[in-house]
Amino acid sequence: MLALKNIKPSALFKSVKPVLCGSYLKASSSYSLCNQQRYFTMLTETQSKDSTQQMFSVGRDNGFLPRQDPMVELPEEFSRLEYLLQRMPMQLLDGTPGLLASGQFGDAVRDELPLYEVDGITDQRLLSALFRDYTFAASAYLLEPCDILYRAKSDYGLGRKVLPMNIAVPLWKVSKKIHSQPFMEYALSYALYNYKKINPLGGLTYDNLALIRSFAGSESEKGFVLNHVTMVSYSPRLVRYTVGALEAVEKNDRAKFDMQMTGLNETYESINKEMEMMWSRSMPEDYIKFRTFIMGTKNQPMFPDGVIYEGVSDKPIVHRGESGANDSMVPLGDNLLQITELMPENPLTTVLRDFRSYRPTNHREFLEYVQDKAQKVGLKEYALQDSNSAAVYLSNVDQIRAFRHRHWNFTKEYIIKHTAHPVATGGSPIVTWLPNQLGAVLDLLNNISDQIDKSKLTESNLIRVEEINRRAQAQKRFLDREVASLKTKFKNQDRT
Ligand code: HEM
Repeated sequence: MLALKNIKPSALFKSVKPVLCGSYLKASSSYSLCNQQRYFTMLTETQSKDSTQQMFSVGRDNGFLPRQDPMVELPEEFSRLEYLLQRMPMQLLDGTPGLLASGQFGDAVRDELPLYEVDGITDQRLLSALFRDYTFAASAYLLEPCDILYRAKSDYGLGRKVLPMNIAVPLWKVSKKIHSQPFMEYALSYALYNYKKINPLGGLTYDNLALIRSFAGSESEKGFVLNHVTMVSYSPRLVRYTVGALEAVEKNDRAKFDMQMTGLNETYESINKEMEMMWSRSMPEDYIKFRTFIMGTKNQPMFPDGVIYEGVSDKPIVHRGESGANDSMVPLGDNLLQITELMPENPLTTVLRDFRSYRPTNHREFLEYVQDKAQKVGLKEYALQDSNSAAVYLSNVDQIRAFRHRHWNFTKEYIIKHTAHPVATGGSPIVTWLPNQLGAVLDLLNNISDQIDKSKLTESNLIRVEEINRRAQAQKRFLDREVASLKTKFKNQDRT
């Protein structure tokens, strides 16, 4: 069972009565959430011994994290792959340079890595570890020349065009088995399946975590990756409050609705506080040194013709790179609070939807379930019918703003200050895409604040609403000016 921070014993789920369609069905280790046509089965236990089911299944105890802690080392039969990956990072654990430092990883792949057979594997924990490890090998192999050139000339040049069959074939097969795209991904590879607990009985706190795989092997890469994990360690609470809020609207239970939304707000506050730790755990000037390896092959100048997966197909393919955009916590808030449907219809929003397909299938299904259900029960409308519920709803939207605002600051400090490359790792245009969503959230805050009848607010809610409104207006003015100025420096910012 995962150790969770500050979780109050939840009466929420226990109080849910099993009702047929329209609400929740209770099974022994899972709940089936039902929305007329759409069902979602959520875990009530992490089933920490069962390796027959997929590792990423949304649950009330594990949230968006895997059900079981990731497998750290591959079994003996894959020892050559394990050995290769242990020698891969620029800097090894003992401080000596690894294969990527001297640009020898590609040769080592060709000389040392057998074409492993994976057809008979059904153990999901092993499949997830193999997926993580083959995607690390694939990205290191494809992007190694870009890294070498970037270190010398601050130019990425071109990546390798062909992924050799000793990586491509098993990667392809494993990805089919776990229903993912055959490329490095946020949850399944780089971030959420890449942590190990130093003390296995301890919690998911930063001091108790280490990385399994890395490209740079630096403290900053560790801090970057593990800060995502510590933030996602709060996701069980997000999942619980989300389900509770939807149920409260459906039952027209306003007291419960306000309670769930308050819990949700506090949880997003904790997540945002944890996010702030990034500044001290990962140095802005170091990000560019490992970022090369998490770039994708879609909408990236390094792969103008895509990549051929040798032994799989002669047709080149492209994939978006690893990105926090594939994390599920903010999309959850977007869908629950019905922000997603208010995003402007433009090519940038199309990219947002595309990002939402790069995640574990079960996460995607849960997000889609929440989006449908929130629309069906009219969560936003329900919140706005009561001024004080509206204030709590507004506070939650403001937490999504706080995330996106801090995140935009990260992007300026960790990326834009250090490189003129116009595209982010996921393939989105660097100075327009994030502001597209931040701008939409700021507009929504201003719009909702105007609709709230202030005379009916409690004193503290009045202060809260006015503060949120003032800040949103100021940030929107500033953001518009900032993006207009940045667009003069970065070209092709409408290309997606
Ligand atoms: C140094 C820290 C970070 C930097 C430089 C950074 C950079 C970026 C960039 C450039 C994008 C644009 C998408 C793309 O990759 O093409 C993005 C998207 C995103 N990242 Fe990060 N990121 C950082 C930390 C985080 C953290 C800690 C999270 C937490 C889960 C996160 C979650 C997200 C989300 C949710 C999006 C989509 C944004 C939206 O929907 O508006 N990022 N990130």
